Amino acid sequence: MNADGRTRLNQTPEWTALAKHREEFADTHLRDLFAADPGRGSGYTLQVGDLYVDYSKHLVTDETLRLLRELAAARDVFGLRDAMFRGEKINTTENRAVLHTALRAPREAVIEVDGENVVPAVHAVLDKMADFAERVRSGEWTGHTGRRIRNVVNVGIGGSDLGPAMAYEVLRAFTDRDLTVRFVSNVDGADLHEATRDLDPAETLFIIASKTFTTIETVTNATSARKWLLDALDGGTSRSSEAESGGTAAVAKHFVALSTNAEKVAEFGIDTANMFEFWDWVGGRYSYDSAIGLSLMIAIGPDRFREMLDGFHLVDEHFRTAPAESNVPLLLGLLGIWYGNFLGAQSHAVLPYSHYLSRFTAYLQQLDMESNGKYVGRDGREVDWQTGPVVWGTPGTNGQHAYYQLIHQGTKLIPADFIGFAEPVAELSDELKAQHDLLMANFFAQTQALAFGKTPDEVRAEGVPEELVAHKTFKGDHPTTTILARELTPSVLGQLVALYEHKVFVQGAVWDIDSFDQWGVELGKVLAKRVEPALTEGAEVAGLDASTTTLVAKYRELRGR
Ligand SMILES: O=P(O)(O)OC[C@H]1O[C@](O)(CO)[C@@H](O)[C@@H]1O
Repeated sequence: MNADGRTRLNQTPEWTALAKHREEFADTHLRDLFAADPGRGSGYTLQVGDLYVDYSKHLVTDETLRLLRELAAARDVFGLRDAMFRGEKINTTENRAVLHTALRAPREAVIEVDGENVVPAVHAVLDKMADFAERVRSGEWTGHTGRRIRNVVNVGIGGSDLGPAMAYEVLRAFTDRDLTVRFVSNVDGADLHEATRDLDPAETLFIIASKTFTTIETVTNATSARKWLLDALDGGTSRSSEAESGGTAAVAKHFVALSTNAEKVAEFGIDTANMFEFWDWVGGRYSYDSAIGLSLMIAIGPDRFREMLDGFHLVDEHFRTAPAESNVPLLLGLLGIWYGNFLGAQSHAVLPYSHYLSRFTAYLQQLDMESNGKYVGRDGREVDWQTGPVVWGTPGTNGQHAYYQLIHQGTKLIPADFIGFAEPVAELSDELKAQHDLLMANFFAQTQALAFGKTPDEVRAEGVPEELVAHKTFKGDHPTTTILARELTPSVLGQLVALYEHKVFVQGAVWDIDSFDQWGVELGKVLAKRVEPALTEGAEVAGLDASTTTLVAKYRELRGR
């Protein structure tokens, strides 16, 4: 029994039924499943918005799916979903509502937190962002010296970086190509250096993105960016000092903030009139469709940003209303539970066949792993079942020439999502568009090879010498989901991200963990602050272990300190 009186997940009859089903299922190959059901290729598919989702190449039968849905029902996944959409405080360890869905709700929607409708505030910020974005795009907003803004540098980390950075890459073909947009996240000074070395400060706008405005990496980079700017624009006068820089005209024209913390923003010296607000009910990793998306909105324009929000909303509504049998986020979440909890998979690969999605998996890593990488349940007790997988992957064809060997012939079960598009991006030349069929031929061929492999007899029939037959045999039976859309648009991006957000939600709900806190990242932050004086001043730091003490001494020696 959980401390909250609920039956432990792995003691429920639904869990036991799945474990038993798994035993019966042990020797079934994907080849058998397709042989037994000629309609599987079209039958095991769902459509949500523009996304065609093929789950036929999964190690599941109708019975498996029924049992998984029963598990979800027993854990009241839809009950928690409804509580989330209603604005209840389902992030219990932080006592917060979880309302990223309100960020893309239509103007007329009513969603209350503590009795207050939050939708008008969401749209007020979107309107303010749109106004600002248009002024930057049109050249009406100028820098301190009157020059047009040509460079936008977003300074943030984690959820305040990965979302806009990913989406900017995804939607590059929709961006204003005359604007340079860059993202700085790493506290390694090299990041800011490389992002700014060829930029003219007079034409550069810094967007300081931090929910808390206390994140050390972001505040450090923002402080250095301010110095870089003021040194150039003010000729390095004393106005660039911490005390006097607040409120300078140059900062006002070159720095804006995206945050929930007006006090800290003002303390940094940014006029709060140039702050774009969001709220504590938006988790960092769920925030790029909030003010955190300002850099993206400047790049693609407010209309396309709104198209993206509509895409999110479409999938929100699907998740909220579709029955369990056709609910795509529920299905994807449950498939992950089948592999992670019953078939021993430790990781999940996301393999986009689109160059533009090159940062998509990095974004999903935070979304999934910061949400569900937890061993403590909602009731405060340690769970004794597997939770979130390691999420990894890069664009598909590159991966084929790197790590696909292990997926095909290694010893690990790695379920994978293949994401592809029927149309190449419109602005490509005809010659480059012609390459698209080859890209997609790889896309389809890989999931086929992973599922069905190649038997020893098929290898022999090709005349392969006997001593190489085993090496050239592919067992197959590797599960994949195929997600196919006609083209990559802002709306489709919103649909994809919402799909994964809700998939992660489903899994956290079944595993009985709070997917919306992130206590696990706190320890490292605290320790870094403690260790720093040891590096800089050689200060004695209490509580350092023997290994770290030696490493710090070595570091100081190498730096000649
Ligand atoms: O936006 P902030 O407050 O600077 O936080 C950045 C990131 O830091 C974390 O708290 C931890 O990495 C993330 O959850 C968050 O996205």
